[in-house]
Amino acid sequence: MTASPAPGLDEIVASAHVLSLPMRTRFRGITTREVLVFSGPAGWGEFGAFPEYDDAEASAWLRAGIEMAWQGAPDPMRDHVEVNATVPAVPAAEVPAVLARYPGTRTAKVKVAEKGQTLADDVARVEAVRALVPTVRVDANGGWTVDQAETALRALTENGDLEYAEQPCATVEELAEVRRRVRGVSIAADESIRRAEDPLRVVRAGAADVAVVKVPPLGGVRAVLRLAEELAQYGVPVVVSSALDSAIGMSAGLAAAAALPTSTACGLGTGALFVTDVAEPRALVDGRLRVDTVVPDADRLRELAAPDDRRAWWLERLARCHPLALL
Ligand SMILES: O=C(O)CCC(=O)C1=CC=C[C@@H](O)[C@@H]1C(=O)O
Ligand SMILES: [Mg+2]
Repeated sequence: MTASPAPGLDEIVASAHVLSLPMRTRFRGITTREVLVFSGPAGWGEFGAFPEYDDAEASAWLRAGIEMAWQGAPDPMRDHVEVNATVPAVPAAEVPAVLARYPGTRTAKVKVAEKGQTLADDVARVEAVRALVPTVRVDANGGWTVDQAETALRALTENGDLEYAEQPCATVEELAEVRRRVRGVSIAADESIRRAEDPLRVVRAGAADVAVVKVPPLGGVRAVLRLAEELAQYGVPVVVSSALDSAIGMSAGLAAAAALPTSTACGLGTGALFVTDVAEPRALVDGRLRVDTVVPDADRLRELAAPDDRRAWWLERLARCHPLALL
């Protein structure tokens, strides 16, 4: 598809909807996900940078949304992608109900190191997942010190393997140290890639075995594909994951996963965390999602409309980020 010229702010605002999506369970500290969606000549795009992000960081998310709406997705190599179940930091007893929303998935990513919880909570949750799903990853969102990570990863691998531990600690140096100390567990970088000035630094520092890549913070599908090529030169595979996107934003993650030379279980099943989405939820069949784009449902756009003050907040943010996104 030929790219259309970059849109003016007024063109984006003309079709913009600010939505407030209720979530089934608290995830990364929120129970409502706000996003701004808009349409262009190639389809729908999403601007959903988390509210606490500053404009410089948020503008990459807008660039990704504009890419999908004005340029569309690159050619896919496959029409379905495998996803992992995403298990929030719930009590172990709730694990079966969470996993029931991910029929056929053979990999689960389990949140650990949640503030206010203990290592015993993490171990119990991971064991409950292991009883039902063969391959388990954990994500600590940088919540451990190096010593805590070492203790936790040993405890979490006492009764079974972990495919990898995602962002066990906050800094690149800490990740490298954990990787040295805990030889049996692969280390994946997430925040050290999506929130870094230089996403390759973590790999050059020998601090990651796997790279978790998300389309919105990296500025688009094509940017993710370019980064994946560079990472491949270091022998580091990527796992495409969502940024807690609505069904519209998820189209971009699916497009990236579909355009990569190889694809392992992606973190793109987070639509299951929403009570309602902007379109009919994509069906998860045998642990796989179909690669497609969606058009939002008019009734849902009305029902999910954010309150006026939040709409105003997002439109002001859009206006500030627009010139930065087009740089
Ligand atoms: O990777 C997945 O299974 C789902 C996506 C996911 O976990 C995340 C999405 C958005 C924000 C993040 O806090 C979180 C992550 O840290 O990977
Ligand atoms: Mg993560």
